Amino acid sequence: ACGSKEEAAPTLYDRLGKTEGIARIVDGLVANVGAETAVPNSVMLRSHKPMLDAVNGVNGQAPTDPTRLQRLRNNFVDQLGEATGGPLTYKGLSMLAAHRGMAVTPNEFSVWRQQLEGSLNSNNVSASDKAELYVIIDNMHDDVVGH
Ligand code: HEM
Repeated sequence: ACGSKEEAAPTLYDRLGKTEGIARIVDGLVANVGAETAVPNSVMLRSHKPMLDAVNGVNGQAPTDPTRLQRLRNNFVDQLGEATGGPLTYKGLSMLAAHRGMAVTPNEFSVWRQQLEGSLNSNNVSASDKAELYVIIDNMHDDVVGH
């Protein structure tokens, strides 16, 4: 019936393809960030090096924290799944705590956001859904940058 829960307008979470769609977007972002950290003069290598070293190991040493990237990825899926109106629950650190000590610069944020844009485009997210997601993302800018 009109107004029943079944007929409620789809949330951004629904339109992004629910958990599966959000996971694809996050996996694309992770892949794009990983690729960017491998180019000469990478902008994001500086901030990501501690995590990459922990996951990959340094100088042939065993990784010290092999699942660290996987945990970040899963937390990011939960964070977006919650922030877009879905049933997921973010259990990670606050954005301020997660990025404290990294001194992320505005340019690093901008390049990170371009990697997200690439993933949203490869996943055929519409312009209006992208705009809605960027409101959520850009609201976190001041907690991520400059600490
Ligand atoms: C609004 C934009 C961003 C969001 C929503 C976001 C989200 C997250 C989340 C959910 C975590 C994991 C927290 C946890 O596991 O408790 C995290 C950690 C991290 N983020 Fe971001 N992030 C953003 C921007 C950036 C930028 C711009 C950079 C650097 C260029 C960055 C680099 C990192 C790194 C290196 C970690 C820590 C990984 C580790 O040491 O385990 N993030 N971020």
